[in-house]
Amino acid sequence: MEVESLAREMETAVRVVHLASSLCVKVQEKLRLPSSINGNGNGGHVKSKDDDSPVTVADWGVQAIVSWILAEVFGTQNLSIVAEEDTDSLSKAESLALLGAVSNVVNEALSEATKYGLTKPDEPLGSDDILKAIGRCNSTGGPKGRHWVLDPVDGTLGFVRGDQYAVALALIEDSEVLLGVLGCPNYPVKKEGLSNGCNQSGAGSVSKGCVMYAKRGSGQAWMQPLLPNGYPESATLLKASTVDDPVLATVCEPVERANSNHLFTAGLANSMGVRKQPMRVYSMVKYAAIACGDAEVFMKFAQSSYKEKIWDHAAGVVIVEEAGGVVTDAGGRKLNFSKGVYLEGLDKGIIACSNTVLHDKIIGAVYASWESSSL
Ligand SMILES: Nc1ncnc2c1ncn2[C@@H]1O[C@H](COP(=O)(O)O)[C@@H](OP(=O)(O)O)[C@H]1O
Ligand SMILES: [Mg+2]
Repeated sequence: MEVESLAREMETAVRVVHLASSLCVKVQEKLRLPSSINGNGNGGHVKSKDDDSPVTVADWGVQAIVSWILAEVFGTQNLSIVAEEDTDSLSKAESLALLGAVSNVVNEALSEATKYGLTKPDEPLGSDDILKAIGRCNSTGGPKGRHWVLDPVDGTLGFVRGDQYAVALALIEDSEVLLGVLGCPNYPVKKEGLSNGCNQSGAGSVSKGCVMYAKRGSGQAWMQPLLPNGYPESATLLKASTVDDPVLATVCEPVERANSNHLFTAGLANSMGVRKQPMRVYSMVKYAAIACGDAEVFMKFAQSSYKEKIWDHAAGVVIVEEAGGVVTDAGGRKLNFSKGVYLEGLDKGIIACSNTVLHDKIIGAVYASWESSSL
């Protein structure tokens, strides 16, 4: 497929995800401080949403800076951003302290924007600017036109637990995911990987944090190290694993039982001859693990009543596919990004694989196992 250059879009997206990832690193460090230093244990940085899932100043902070930068670079006219957070709880009168905390992290991050080759505001953003930037991301997407899709902190539970999480930004045009960028600030990257692709094994030290990105149709997915203070000079090519024997395959899946049926995936893996224990990881880092060759399979089978959101998959799908992998629902169909916020019509679950051989085996195994499952 011919994809227009999108060079400016890609460059902006990669740079802003670096900046956003550095914001998250700082907030996560604060969350890990002992409660004696941090007041009530999280310094008021973590709140519960209506569904009881956590939301933090990092979620709102990242959404604000990504929205602000995209608006600066591409203008607000026709700017459609579909993103996870809204301003409902943040704009309440009793949330002044929380809004102040968000404002602090946003302005701290934006003051560093030039280190990432991005424009910084002439003066610190006020609360109204920040609410406006967050609130602007209320697009519901759709089949036509261009939509940015953002999960500011994917795997917020992992984030508050000091574990893995991701910043995910994608660009969808006419229902197709054209660009994907994943910031994985806690992902362990083998040092060899920074010069040869992170699937190289062998002795060597491990560094923490990377940003992965890919453009549809390029046949290439890239990884950069996440630096503590600025934009890196280099990027290395990613390559998904060529392992096609289930005995040697690593399967990853959500940590939380509530998010995927561990019993069903264990039965599936067993029926295919998978021997290794599953690698349970929060967030879209699972897509990153497939793209860089650290794992071969990612499976997610949520409860049938749960509707998957596009921001939890868009960036990961294009990165895995351009790294040589394949992503479909459990019926073998491409994920459908044309229906707005949700991945409508999803057949049973999501299966991402490093290659088609393994993928075909899993799809076959799903149907054999499904009848006897309790999903
Ligand atoms: N009941 C449920 N079933 C499946 N997925 C769910 C879920 N509740 C939340 N999720 C999604 O699972 C994501 C976390 O992924 P994982 O379980 O792979 O770590 C959450 O992203 P957020 O953390 O951004 O809200 C959320 O979108
Ligand atoms: Mg998410």
